Amino acid sequence: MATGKIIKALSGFYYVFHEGAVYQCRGRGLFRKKKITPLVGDLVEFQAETMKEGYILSIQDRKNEFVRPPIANVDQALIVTSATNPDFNPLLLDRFLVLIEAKRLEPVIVISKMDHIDKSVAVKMEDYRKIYEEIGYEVILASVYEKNTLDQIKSQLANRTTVIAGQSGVGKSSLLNSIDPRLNIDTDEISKSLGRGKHTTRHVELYEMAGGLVADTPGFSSLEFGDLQLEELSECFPEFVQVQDQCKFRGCLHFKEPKCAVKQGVDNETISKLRYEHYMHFVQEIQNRKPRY
Ligand SMILES: Nc1nc2c(ncn2[C@@H]2O[C@H](COP(=O)(O)OP(=O)(O)OP(=O)(O)O)[C@@H](O)[C@H]2O)c(=O)[nH]1
Ligand SMILES: [Zn+2]
Repeated sequence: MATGKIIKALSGFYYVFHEGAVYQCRGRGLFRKKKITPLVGDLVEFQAETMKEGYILSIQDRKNEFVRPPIANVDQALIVTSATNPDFNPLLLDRFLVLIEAKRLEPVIVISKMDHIDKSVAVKMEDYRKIYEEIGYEVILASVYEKNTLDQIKSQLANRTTVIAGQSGVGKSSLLNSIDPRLNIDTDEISKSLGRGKHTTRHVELYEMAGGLVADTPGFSSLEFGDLQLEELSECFPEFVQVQDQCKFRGCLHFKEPKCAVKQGVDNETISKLRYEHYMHFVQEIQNRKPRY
């Protein structure tokens, strides 16, 4: 018996990665009876006579699990946003950050296409870098044409399971292909070869990259906050969490309450005003959300 990680699930087979090799396995009949579905990302105990005749015996407890894409045990999300084409959008970046924090994932921020901007935009990007680094986030200013920036991304991938997030056209596939030219990831091609449309496919596969595993399907198909509550929203801003004990009221939501440490932080510029404005934007969005029954 050995322990491995499921990196692909297709047509009733699970592909288990173990010490550099991949074993084609089936689940135990018992799983179906108990309605247990192994997920990509699962750590499993398995037994294999040959590379193509394995059996998954048991699944280890999951650290987390996601429905879209269907994947378990994700460590971090690499949020790719571009400095240009499309223009850098800090509101969208904060939206991704909230979604990732809400899932208790570690975010890494990549600002791509740094080779394609003029000096004034580069200065702006450095300012943004400061804002996010001060919160404690890892920020990488990258370009597919600058190897050292790709190396910085690589070092974040090692020994972890990563999902990539980011809007269309920011350069997600370009970055992954530049980091590992063997991959040649093109979601379009993958979907076509499976005979399904790009948007309907729910297939997900983990690729070995830079000593870690990366999901080929972009994470977070929806940018909606779903059922996120206001109390949870403020927990998704680490710089608010850091000072919230100093708010006068317990459970302070940092908008109407007096003697609020977050609002004071904005006033004396220890908390970014832009981040606070985005927080308020999301507060309104959640307050205006239609109740679902
Ligand atoms: N100048 C420059 N262009 C880049 C860089 N990275 C990507 N691009 C270009 O940006 C465009 C979009 O890149 P993709 O890698 O397809 O973006 P994506 O995020 O994977 O897009 P989707 O597949 O739609 O989600 C392509 O024309 C790339 O050549 C970069 O670092 N510098
Ligand atoms: Zn407060």
